[in-house]
Amino acid sequence: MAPQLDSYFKQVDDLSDHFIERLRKAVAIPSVSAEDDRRPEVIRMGKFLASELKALGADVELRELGKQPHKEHLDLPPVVVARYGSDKSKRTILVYGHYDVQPALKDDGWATEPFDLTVDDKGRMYGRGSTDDKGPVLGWLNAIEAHQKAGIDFPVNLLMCFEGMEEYGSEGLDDFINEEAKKYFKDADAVCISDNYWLGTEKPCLTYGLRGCNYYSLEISGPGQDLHSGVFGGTAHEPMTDLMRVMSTLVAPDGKILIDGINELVAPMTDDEKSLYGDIAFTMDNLYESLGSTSGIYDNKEQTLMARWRYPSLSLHGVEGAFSAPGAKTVIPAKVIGKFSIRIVPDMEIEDVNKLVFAHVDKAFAALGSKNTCKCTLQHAGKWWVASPKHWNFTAAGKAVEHVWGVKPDLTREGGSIPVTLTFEQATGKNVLLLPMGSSTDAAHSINEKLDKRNYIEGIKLLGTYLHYVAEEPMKEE
Ligand SMILES: C[C@H](N)C(=O)N[C@@H](Cc1c[nH]cn1)C(=O)O
Ligand SMILES: [Zn+2]
Ligand SMILES: [Zn+2]
Repeated sequence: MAPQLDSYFKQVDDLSDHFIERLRKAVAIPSVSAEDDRRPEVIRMGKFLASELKALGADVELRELGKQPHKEHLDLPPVVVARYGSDKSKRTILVYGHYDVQPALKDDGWATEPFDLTVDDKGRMYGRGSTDDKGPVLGWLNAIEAHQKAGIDFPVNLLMCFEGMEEYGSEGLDDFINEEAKKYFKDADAVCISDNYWLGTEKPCLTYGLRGCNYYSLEISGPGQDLHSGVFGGTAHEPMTDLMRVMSTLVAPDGKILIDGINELVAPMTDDEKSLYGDIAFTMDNLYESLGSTSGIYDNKEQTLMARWRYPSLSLHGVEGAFSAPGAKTVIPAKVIGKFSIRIVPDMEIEDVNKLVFAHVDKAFAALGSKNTCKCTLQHAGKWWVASPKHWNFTAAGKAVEHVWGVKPDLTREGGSIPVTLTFEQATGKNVLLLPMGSSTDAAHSINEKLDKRNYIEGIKLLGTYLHYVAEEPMKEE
């Protein structure tokens, strides 16, 4: 395998400018799934991926998912499914990624145009979606192309599933995966997802767990329209005042969730689990570097990792309808919608969390004695996932990391959520591996999101090398 991999690596290096151009084209398509008026761009991005895949000789289909629930005027973006190779003597790996991105505006504080990939002198490639998840998705296409140009046999059959709604709760995808598990995906021997991040900037990892996410809207309304605060201030119950009060009852400044019963749903810590945290290559400086400040809640790595991986967290995200522009508008907003989410962990069930959240919000609002109305709803939800890393899929990935990066990877869990991971595992009955490309400083979801050129290029080598080791692993520990 070594000589083959050497020529594959050389080809990846030779094609690196071309691969960066491919990423530039992808980043230039503002495929923001959460913004209704960007939906045509999300669909355009799906078509771009499909045409790149076709040009590489893959069999590609765009599968429609119908209308978006609760927004029937919007078509859901298509799922791009593709097959590359159908040799019965080879293993088949199913890879998943997403081609939609989080919203981004230059005015949010970006140093560069978010949809214009900008490479600085340190090789940092800034752009929305660079690390989450366009770089990793293109990584699979680039691996195919480098094999072709190096004249090396592709080691496995590759099934691909790329969706366009991940950042909005993967609307419609669960049903699609369940439906296709025994059809389009039937040959899959294992699943690989590249859509999370290293813990630091130097040490690669393989990931076997994710938190889930319950995302809520909290709507408070009263007046028939926005009001002049000089004319009506002090005479009417104000929705923003109520909303701030209710939202402040959800979580304490030290991160403690204040909703009765939530913390009791969490699985107790075992001694075995406790012993895992000390060996992970992660320092408080790694945290401060990725935070961009020293405002961490805990002063030690163990508690920090536990807080990220195995305990729930509640974050307040924003308020729709509130005045947020620069200046000093003296308005009383008539309707405001607070957004918050809870990252859920073993053994928290989505429905149990909902019941506690709704009861808490009702009680907190009732205590205000306001004449406004309050409505709390679940916007979307995804379950947590924890799997066993003792499987040939992880063994192959571990060998590939050692080959490409020269170190054994850490085995990590992830604080973020990729809800379809569990769906793939349950629907196909196959092992799922998370194999990240980007690092902790990539600022996914934030301003100035980036992917380091080194992580992109070595990441392409890693994805290809993983497939070679997959082809060599004996079938065991299913
Ligand atoms: C880890 C992955 N790259 C990611 O960013 N997932 C999102 C998915 C999401 C969106 N709403 C709820 N979950 C995340 O963890 O926020
Ligand atoms: Zn994301
Ligand atoms: Zn992602």
